[in-house]
Amino acid sequence: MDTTRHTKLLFVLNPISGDVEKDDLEEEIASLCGELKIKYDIYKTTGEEDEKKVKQQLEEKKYDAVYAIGGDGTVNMVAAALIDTSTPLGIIPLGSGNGLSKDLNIPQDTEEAFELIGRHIVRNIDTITLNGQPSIHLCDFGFNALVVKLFSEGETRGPGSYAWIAMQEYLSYEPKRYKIETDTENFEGEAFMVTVANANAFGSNANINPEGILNDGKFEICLIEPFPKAAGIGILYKLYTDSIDSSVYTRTISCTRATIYNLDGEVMHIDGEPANMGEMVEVAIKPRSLKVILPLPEDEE
Ligand SMILES: Nc1ncnc2c1ncn2[C@@H]1O[C@H](COP(=O)(O)OP(=O)(O)OP(=O)(O)O)[C@@H](O)[C@H]1O
Repeated sequence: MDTTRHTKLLFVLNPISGDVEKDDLEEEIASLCGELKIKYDIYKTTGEEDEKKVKQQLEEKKYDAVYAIGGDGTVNMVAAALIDTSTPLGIIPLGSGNGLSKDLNIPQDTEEAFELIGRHIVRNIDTITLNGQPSIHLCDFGFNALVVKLFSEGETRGPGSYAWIAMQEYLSYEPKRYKIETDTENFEGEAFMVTVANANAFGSNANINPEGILNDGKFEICLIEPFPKAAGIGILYKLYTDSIDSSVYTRTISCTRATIYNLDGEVMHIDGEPANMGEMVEVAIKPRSLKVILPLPEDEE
């Protein structure tokens, strides 16, 4: 466990994430860092070459930690710059879903999340790569990826528009074909969706991988196999009650490497950002490759 006091921070702030107004945040950061005598810089994302620019800034200046202020896409972009370094990632959840921060028990209230700056522990978590591109949270192919794509193309953000798109697409969605080879088990057939899970639940709180552990050196491939449309409500119920593993329509493969053949060229996303990887996707685990800032365990409060 590392509880080192940080004195120089970089905040990477996404001004558009989650449809959340962030005008007051800079004042809040100034006042908090002033109180704690912390020097800091703020990098505001533009949506263009942010990862490259954040990496450049990290090469030019030394920071004790980098806080991503935004949703899972912002967290993924900042994490990509920090994997395999000694600099930890902090998260101030201000996106539409904030899935990784929920899986890490980071407070969803902005002020409480900011309190982590002065009081936290640092732990290592696994990350995964898909054809070399990092994922920290959840990726998938199929129905949810289609919803993510349509959501990202739409003009409104926030959880309401995501749920609306999902409802509109559900009745007409047809399962797609996949071939999956892993170091533990293989699969070939159709699936409604195929999730590659480092973590547990989507930002919507739908828990696709209830048994997943973020630092066990493994990831899971969670399949929802074809099901009658009428079974959808039961599957949804299990997703929201942490019991999807008990559905007869699901299958979970726990492994350390996999090759996924996306035979119908279905859409996919990585940590909530649409991605295009071609038919063959190589997935590998990078055990304990990212340091993250977490709340103190309750017994140490
Ligand atoms: N200034 C900007 N203008 C337009 N788009 C931006 C800007 N800064 C970042 N982006 C885009 O924002 C997306 C990342 O958003 P992020 O995932 O953090 O929030 P979200 O989608 O609202 O939340 P979540 O992923 O939790 O659902 C990326 O696609 C990135 O390119």
